[in-house]
Amino acid sequence: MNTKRLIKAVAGTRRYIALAVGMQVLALLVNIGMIFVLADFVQALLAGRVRLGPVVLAVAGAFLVRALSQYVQTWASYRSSMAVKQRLRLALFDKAYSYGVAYSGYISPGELVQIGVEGVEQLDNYYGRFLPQLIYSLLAPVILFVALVQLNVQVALVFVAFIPIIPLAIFLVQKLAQRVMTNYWGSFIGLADRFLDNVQGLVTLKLYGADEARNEAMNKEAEAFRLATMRVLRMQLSNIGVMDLVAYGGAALGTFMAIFALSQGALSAAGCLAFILLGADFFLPLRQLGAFFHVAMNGLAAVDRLFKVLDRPAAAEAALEPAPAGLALEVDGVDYGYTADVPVLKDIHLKVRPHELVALVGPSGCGKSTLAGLLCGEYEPNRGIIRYGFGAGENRAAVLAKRIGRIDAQPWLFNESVRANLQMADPTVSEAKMWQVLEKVRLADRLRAAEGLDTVICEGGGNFSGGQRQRLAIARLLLKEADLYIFDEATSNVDAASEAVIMEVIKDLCRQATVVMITHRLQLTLEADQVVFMTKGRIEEQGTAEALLAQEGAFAKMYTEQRQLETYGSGRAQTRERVGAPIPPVTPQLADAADSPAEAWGYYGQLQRQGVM
Ligand SMILES: Nc1ncnc2c1ncn2[C@@H]1O[C@H](COP(=O)(O)OP(=O)(O)OP(=O)(O)O)[C@@H](O)[C@H]1O
Repeated sequence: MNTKRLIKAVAGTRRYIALAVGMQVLALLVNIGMIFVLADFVQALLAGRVRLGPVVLAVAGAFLVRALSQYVQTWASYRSSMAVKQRLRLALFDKAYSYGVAYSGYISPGELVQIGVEGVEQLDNYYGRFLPQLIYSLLAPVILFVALVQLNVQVALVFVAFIPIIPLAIFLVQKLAQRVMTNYWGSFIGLADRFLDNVQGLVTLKLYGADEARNEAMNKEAEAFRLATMRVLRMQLSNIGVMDLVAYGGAALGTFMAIFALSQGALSAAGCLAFILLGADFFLPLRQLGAFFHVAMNGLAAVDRLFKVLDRPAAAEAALEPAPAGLALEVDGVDYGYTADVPVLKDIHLKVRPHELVALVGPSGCGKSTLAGLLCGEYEPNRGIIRYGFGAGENRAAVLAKRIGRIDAQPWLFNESVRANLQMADPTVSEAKMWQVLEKVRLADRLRAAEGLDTVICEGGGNFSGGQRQRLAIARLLLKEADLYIFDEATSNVDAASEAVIMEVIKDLCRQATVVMITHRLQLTLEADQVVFMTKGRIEEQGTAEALLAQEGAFAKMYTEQRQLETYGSGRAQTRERVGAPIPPVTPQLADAADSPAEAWGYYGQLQRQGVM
């Protein structure tokens, strides 16, 4: 049960809760003392004796002690709820981090934000108010009973008899409330998820004129959330009414019994007054508990969700296996599907040597990005294994996050300075190193013309062009100094100049690391040491671009078709007659040496190996 788990979570904050309860008990004892003195004063007054001194002293003393106790109580409640909130938030984010880059597959970002912020905030009431009040409301009736039973047993028993009705009412409401609160939180998180999605896609919604329809749909969801909130409030208010009836009804009956005992001579006037004045204190702690309970229920429902997240299975924790000697990476018989019934990758075998540039290509949807995700540890193979040259490690997700650098077509730049964005990769990086990578991606001049490293990147990188954004993200990637870099369509949205810069960086990177490059631009595979051509989740062809083109299979066909389109698009109509044959980059050497495209490819390969091209 979550309540038990929550109480366990307060282990480190028990002293604050004990202090808060201790202060409440002290205030009660002082109150009892004051009322007894007051009752004696009235009794003496009735007997014609006036002794004002003790009364004034008792009232002043009680006032001071109660003020002090209230202050300490508030402080202790604050400290205990702060400590618990911090602990639960850390647990939640540790859980999310433990999934590494795959976290959103386990916890949606909307859920993480709602539970981590609003949900945990709600626990304030549970720890800061409800828990101390729960303990106090169990102690207070016992203390009062012990104090009042000496005056009259029957009347004291009447007060006590009413006490269990309030917790019973609370228990019944808890049963009822659970469903209402679960609905409330379900509706809240659903709305938050949708809101985040719509805000992120606002430009798209505007472009398609779909914002009004979305607005309507959100309004409907917001209305459902309002109704869920109203149900919660209705339940809370009606329950407070029931508890008031029991509390004040009990106090009234106790008072009636005390007066009756006085009339029968079974109770002194002072005793009767003490019963009347302290009667409310029998019920008020429980009544207060009931009021806190409703607010705490909100926190409990949030915590239900929090524990559900914390209980989600940990990311598969297989130790990293080292790749065989001489290999930077080995994918051995890997199968993968996002769902059990739809296989996406089938029997993938791949060997990559250190410092190799591997081009992963194939038609859209063939599984290239999925394979990249598997290499990064974003997903786990259903079958087979991936071995890394950087060997074994304790925490697979953490090792992979540290040793692999990945970039896709739309990397995220933060709305901060260029410096802050670059420092994300290495907080200790020197200015000189930052400028060095910026030079490498040809952004140094552009930034010097602005405010250098302090140039602020607007939201979504709006003050940079698409190619510049991509190059800036690549500069950040370079600072990461990983062992394996994955470029997933990193050049797909950029101009030719940026593409050339990025390719230069990639080739340069191969001196220090291994690079897997996913691309649709088959022309770029000419730069790769190994081309892996995939179709429908399988590796269909594998080898150098030159060898694959020479074998005139599926890769060569796709390459040729793409080149045709490119040359057609650039108006080079004269090359159209060469349709059907692979077209290597035209250079003076090739133009002179080759009579046919196939022959040109042979020469191209030779020249590349000799370092001429
Ligand atoms: N998160 C996901 N959940 C379920 N199916 C997915 C998911 N991501 C991709 N797929 C499916 O897996 C298959 C392979 O997708 P993947 O993105 O790996 O292909 P790709 O070769 O990278 O495609 P593209 O070149 O268009 O980016 C596709 O059929 C795709 O619909």
